Amino acid sequence: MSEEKPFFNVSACVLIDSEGRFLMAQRPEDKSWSGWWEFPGGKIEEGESPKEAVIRELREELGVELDPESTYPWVTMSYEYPKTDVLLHFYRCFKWSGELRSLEKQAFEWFTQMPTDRDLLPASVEPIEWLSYGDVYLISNFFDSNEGAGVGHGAGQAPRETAFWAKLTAALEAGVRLVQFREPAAAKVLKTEELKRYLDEMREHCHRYGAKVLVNSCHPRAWAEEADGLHLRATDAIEMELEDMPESGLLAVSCHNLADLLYAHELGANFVVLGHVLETASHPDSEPIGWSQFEQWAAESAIPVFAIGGQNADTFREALRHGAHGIAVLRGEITE
Ligand SMILES: Nc1nc2c([nH]c(=O)n2[C@H]2C[C@H](O)[C@@H](COP(=O)(O)OP(=O)(O)OP(=O)(O)O)O2)c(=O)[nH]1
Repeated sequence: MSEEKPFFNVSACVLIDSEGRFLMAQRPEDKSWSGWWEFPGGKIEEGESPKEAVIRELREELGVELDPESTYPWVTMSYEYPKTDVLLHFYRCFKWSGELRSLEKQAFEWFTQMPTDRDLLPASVEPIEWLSYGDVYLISNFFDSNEGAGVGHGAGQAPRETAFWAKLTAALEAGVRLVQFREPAAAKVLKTEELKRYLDEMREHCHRYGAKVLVNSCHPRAWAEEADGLHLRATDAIEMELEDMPESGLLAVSCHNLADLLYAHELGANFVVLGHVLETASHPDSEPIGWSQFEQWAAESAIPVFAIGGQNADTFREALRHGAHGIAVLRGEITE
């Protein structure tokens, strides 16, 4: 007869400072997994919301008061340990008051990337990878991306001479770390080798900044394998079998509804793009889902969700408030 494992409902917080560093703490001696590093937080108490719990835990453990307005729901995921099951509600907080203090005699430290020299609680590893994605996913727009609209700007120009190149450079300088190559209109009229040159130059440019390039599934699959990952259109994801999935690299999926989102999880996606949330020039005839619907579906996701559709620097905070990891941007401007 199998014994039921204890279940813990837990809230944890990623404090992010003005330099973009994140805080981790070492579990104190009197707790399970003592000595292992985690995001500060703890068990949700009876009658408490996950957000109330995270605010209380950081007050108790580190002596800081999180600003509720700047404490955003991020990803909620379950994790099965050999002896316990946990449901982890992760938050990201960008503003708090008070000096960090070690109220449980725990060590804590700021990091900029995966701390490979520490023992990390297994369920903390993926969230650190998600942080490396950055919060803007830039989508290429060398040519007019409206399918059927022909190839307007960009045609006949070298990649570096295009308006998109300048936008890409500004985004990379501003810290964007994920870029998608997606040129459906050009794919129909340009010679394959000609279009590939745009991808190759873009990839080289992105790599200089440590940014990754995913290739949309409207392009040859070999391109994605050469790059850093594959971005599946929703229609391509539906037709995809598990055995056809790439063995390495990042996998992202465009989702328009909850079924798409859940299937993306089945396929093992690293993140999804959900929308379109607001009116957008690329889908003038279809109804946007709006923030409330976005939030409901995003809350079902155990991986990061980027909001897409009418997104720009002005909608960024709104997106975070509704549970987005960040925004996906095609025409919008990114200034920071
Ligand atoms: N705080 C936190 N807990 C995590 C993370 N990842 C992860 O698997 N957990 C697990 C470890 C524990 O089983 C559980 C958190 O419980 P806890 O023991 O820290 O809870 P608590 O602070 O309320 O402490 P107590 O009830 O034992 O006094 O969640 C994480 O990043 N942060």
